[in-house]
Amino acid sequence: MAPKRSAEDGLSAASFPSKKSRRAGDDDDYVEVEDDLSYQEDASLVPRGATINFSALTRKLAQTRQPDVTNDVGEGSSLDTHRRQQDSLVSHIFMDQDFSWLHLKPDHASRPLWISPEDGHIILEAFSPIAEQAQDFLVAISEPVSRYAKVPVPESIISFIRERTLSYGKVKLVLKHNKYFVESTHPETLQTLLKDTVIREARVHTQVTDNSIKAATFTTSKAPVKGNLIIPGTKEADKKKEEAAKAGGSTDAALFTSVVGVDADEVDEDDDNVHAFEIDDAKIDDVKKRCNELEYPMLEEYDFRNDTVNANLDIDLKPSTVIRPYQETSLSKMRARSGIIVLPCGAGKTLVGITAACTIKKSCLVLCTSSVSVMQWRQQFMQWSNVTDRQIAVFTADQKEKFAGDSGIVVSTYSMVANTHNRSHESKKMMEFLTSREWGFILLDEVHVVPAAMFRRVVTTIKAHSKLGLTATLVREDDKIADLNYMIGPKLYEANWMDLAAKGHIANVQCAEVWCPMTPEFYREYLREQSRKRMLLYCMNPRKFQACQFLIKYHEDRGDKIIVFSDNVYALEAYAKKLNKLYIHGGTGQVERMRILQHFQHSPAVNTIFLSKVGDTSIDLPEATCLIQISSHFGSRRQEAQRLGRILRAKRRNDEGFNAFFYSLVSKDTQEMFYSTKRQQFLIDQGYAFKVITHLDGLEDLPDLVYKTKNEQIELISSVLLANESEADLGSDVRAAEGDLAGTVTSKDFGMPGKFPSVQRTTGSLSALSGGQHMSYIEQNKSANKKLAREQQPRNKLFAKRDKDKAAARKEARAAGRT
Ligand SMILES: Nc1ncnc2c1ncn2[C@@H]1O[C@H](COP(=O)(O)OP(=O)(O)OP(=O)(O)O)[C@@H](O)[C@H]1O
Repeated sequence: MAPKRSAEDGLSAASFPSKKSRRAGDDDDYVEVEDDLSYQEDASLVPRGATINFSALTRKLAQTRQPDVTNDVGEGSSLDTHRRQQDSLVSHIFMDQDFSWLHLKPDHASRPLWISPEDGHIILEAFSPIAEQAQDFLVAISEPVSRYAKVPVPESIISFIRERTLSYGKVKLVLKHNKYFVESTHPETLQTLLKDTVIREARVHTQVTDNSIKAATFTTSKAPVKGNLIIPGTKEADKKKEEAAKAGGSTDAALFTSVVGVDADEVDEDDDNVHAFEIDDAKIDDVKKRCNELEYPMLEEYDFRNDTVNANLDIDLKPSTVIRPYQETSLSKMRARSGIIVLPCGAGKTLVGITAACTIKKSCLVLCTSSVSVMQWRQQFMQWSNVTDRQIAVFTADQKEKFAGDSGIVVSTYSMVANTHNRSHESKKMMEFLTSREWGFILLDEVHVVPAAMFRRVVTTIKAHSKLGLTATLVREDDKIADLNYMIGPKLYEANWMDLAAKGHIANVQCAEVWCPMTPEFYREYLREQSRKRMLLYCMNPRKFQACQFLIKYHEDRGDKIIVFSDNVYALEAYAKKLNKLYIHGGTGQVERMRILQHFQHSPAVNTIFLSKVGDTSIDLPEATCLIQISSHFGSRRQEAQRLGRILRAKRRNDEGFNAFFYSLVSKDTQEMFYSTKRQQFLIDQGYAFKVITHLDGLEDLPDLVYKTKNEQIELISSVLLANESEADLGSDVRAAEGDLAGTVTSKDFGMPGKFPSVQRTTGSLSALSGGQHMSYIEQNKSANKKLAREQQPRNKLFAKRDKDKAAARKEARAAGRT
């Protein structure tokens, strides 16, 4: 196909759906188009920046080249000549990003994916009618992608994918009669694994004493056959499946074919014979880790329908329970495999877990991070499923129940199960109950917060056929997140926050960082102070008090319900008392907490409450529509996302034009700005844009503005300086909030200072936020975050080599330029 036509075809396929993109495109300003991607109002239309990035390039290219492109490159010109000519025309604009030399497939208009031959990036066209399915597929990609692209996939990338996936899916970890087996349909793979010392030493020699590694020493059986998994609560989907089955195929297969362009039935099946060797329970974790290192990750699959050893659990979703499409999709990715499902806060992970339990229908152990969550899980099981009181039991410090009958559900905390010291007689008995049986299913809530050592104890003491981890943020500030991959399984599904907001499943949120200048007195003390009191000084900055007061008034007048978060308890009490609002922290008794929360929910007189870290999780307040953060836990991306989660459940989220609001108040030119940028990184990666507000118009005119006079400000600074250094601590309240995970949270987990690039910010205008002209703002440039993300990602060999080649070429060019 002639290159000119290719470029134009690309252009016609790439019609811009977003109003911002269109406007910027008309101005012919490429940089602006890219910046616009961070605007939240467009995010539903452009879920991934790269999509527009490519489209914008194509458009620009077509415009630039149009006059004489046919003469430049005629039919039959060599690719190289063409590329050279292209380079001379447009390369100064696109540098090394010009891919117009790639040939498009004849049916490219109906295919949504591009693959960059330079770095292997897959680019998805979000405007394609099958973009959603393609995205779904990309999230869980584990097969060679050579057949899926719009353009032929470069050889180097094909061989890279082949190399990486050669061993994937060949080895399984299977639990049979309370014993663990490493299984494969490829005996030679088992032999390879047994050459490794760690794996060889973990092997249990049952029937065969011969230590030599021969295929004949493995136990062999027939591979089980799996039919389609039917997820309860999805009547519509089941109907579709039935129709598809009648027509001779499944919906999954149809989807696969539409995105990939290859008939799913063509995919090779392994041979029927399964070979296996047993491994020592205590060494499971080491074997899994070793297999990962050897690039033979062990999949854990449970053929629950053919498990006749473990008693069935007679539970189902209530007929009134209807699961949402993304909940169904996430479960269809699970099938019977172990792994992790990532859904935004408030998107309904609990129901996903419950539906999985109702699908597997075997004994189930649910582990949560606190006893409050234990009670919530139990209550949700009762609400959504027909489980009876006798079938569900709770194991916490206060309650040690067993279920009646052969099968049932136990809900507990990680620490109750992982704790090995000073156990009471009852706890020991309960642990015997848990460890002596085989569990069909173990549900792991909030998997991202659980320390690796605790997980290890759980997975080695509890025998479960399949595991499902649930989380909203697969991030943590220590480097332990990768451990989850081998301890639980791979990420099975991840939903896009922006998509769920666009469909009304979670609220739309406007995010802003409000810069509060320090008063000269506070700043002088801040610079002088070397102790932890520095933190108190930037939290207690009078201008921050004023901004908080202004925003509360502004949003109360709009009819919002506001939660003000402060991790620092000293500041929390000082603010709440000064502004005359109710507050809850770790020291607030249960009765008092309930009373305050009820007032907030039901009384029109209580529209604002102050919460410490205890409110980050497990407090479900669908009334809240505005969040103001006055002090937070250093650079924790996870905490920032969890806090945002408090307003994503806003009851009013489906009201037309409804927005929830999330403000972070930051004292200017202090360490707090540095933490704030780091905290926002996860949400920015999800597509949220943080506007930076530098001025709150009308603040000075607020009646009763607090700390208005110099004297009041000086009084405030005296009290801060008189306060104990320990008032700057967050520790005690953190423990209270973490509940049963007390003592497991480290400073590193909260993103304490480390190497961090400086932030760039650029100016813009604000009218979308709060619908008002009351504030002027600076928009944060995303590049610092992108840079950080790049720095944190270990480079693959393939790309590392390209980087090296590119650097060498650049060096050469520079040298040539000098001579
Ligand atoms: N399919 C559904 N139909 C109706 N309501 C639902 C459905 N799924 C979830 N919900 C409701 O959405 C709310 C949020 O659910 P849930 O508490 O499970 O969220 P979550 O993802 O666990 O959030 P977090 O990470 O913040 O704990 C709950 O009130 C729940 O009842």
